[in-house]
Amino acid sequence: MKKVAVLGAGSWGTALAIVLADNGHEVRLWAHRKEHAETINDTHRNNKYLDVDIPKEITAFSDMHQTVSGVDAVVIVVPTKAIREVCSELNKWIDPKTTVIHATKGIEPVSLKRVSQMIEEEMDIHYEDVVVLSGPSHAEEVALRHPTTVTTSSINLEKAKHAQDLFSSDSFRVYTSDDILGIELGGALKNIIALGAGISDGLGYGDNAKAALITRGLAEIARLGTSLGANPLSFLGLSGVGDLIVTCTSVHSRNWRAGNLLGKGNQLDEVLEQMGMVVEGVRTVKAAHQFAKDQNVEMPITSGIHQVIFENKDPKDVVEQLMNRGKRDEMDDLAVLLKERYSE
Ligand SMILES: NC(=O)C1=CN([C@@H]2O[C@H](COP(=O)(O)OP(=O)(O)OC[C@H]3O[C@@H](n4cnc5c(N)ncnc54)[C@H](O)[C@@H]3O)[C@@H](O)[C@H]2O)C=CC1
Ligand SMILES: O=C(CO)COP(=O)(O)O
Repeated sequence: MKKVAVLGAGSWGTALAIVLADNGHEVRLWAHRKEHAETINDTHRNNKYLDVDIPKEITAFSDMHQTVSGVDAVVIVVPTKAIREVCSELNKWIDPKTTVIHATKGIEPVSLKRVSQMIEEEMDIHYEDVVVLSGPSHAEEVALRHPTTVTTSSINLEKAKHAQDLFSSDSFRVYTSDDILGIELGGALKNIIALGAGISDGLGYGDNAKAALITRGLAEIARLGTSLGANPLSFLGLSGVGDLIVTCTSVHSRNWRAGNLLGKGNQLDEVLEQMGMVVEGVRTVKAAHQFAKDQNVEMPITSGIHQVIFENKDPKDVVEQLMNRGKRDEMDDLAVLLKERYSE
């Protein structure tokens, strides 16, 4: 039994805290508002974020020092835009030996940093030692103990294995990987495609369109990812195609739901207000659009979603534009990247 701190009492932080508590660990769940922590301790519920009873083994805190003192591992699960603020506070109190895991899916606009890079910048920790946990895993199903698979990834595989040991259970199967670049990019970029899948469904298009978005979305994610040095095989794994499938097809997905409302003609501001939970794809599409330009990589779906969200383009016109792009061979993407890598 270990002591583990989970920073972020939203839906994913709460679900991960439940997995850890079920495994017998002592879990401290940090909420950034004192009243939120008090409500969780008083009611053992977190109704705004997740409709589930919270085990008594989970105690909520709002004081960072108390939360992390003496813990073996810290799991950071706040939205990307809060990562720097939370990590700079965490850095004041954390013991350097503590394993640092994050489960946040995003890329910072402008700096184009991934979450592990932001953690390194805000804390006294080497990038090689940061672990990401990612994969097809909606909080709503994890909290019900439905079978779920994820990957923990770090350049330091011992750290990834430590995270694997903490989280693995009968209903939560954890694989490891040393390609943190590919695992983080897959988890962050699929949110953009999920927005697109929601927009498509909101416009009234069917399964053919959604399958096209998933498949061609995977191609452009892999194109950008490999241009940055990721292993192309990571995009065929849980944090690639796995997370694309779940986020593009599940009613639980915040990104799909936001896209769906946009496709039905709602304005971005009202959609985000209505959601009340983080929709990471909105900020990530900004970052990916910039990344594609900088890397000189074609990302037509990402560009189309950027046009709908930030350039006020009609989604139907964007679909027409995507359908009428220049003719090309299908196999000039992931298959070629894999062939190049494994042909020798
Ligand atoms: N919800 C899910 O099923 C999954 C979510 N994720 C990822 O986990 C991350 C967190 O997402 P959710 O838990 O869904 O979000 P959420 O919207 O349910 O909760 C976000 C939490 O962060 C807190 N927060 C907001 N701003 C903050 C700040 N400045 N400082 C500290 N805390 C702050 C909120 O109070 C709330 O407790 C995201 O990157 C998301 O993509 C990953 C896998 C599954
Ligand atoms: O990453 C997720 C599932 O793996 C959660 O996606 P949403 O934020 O779209 O709900």
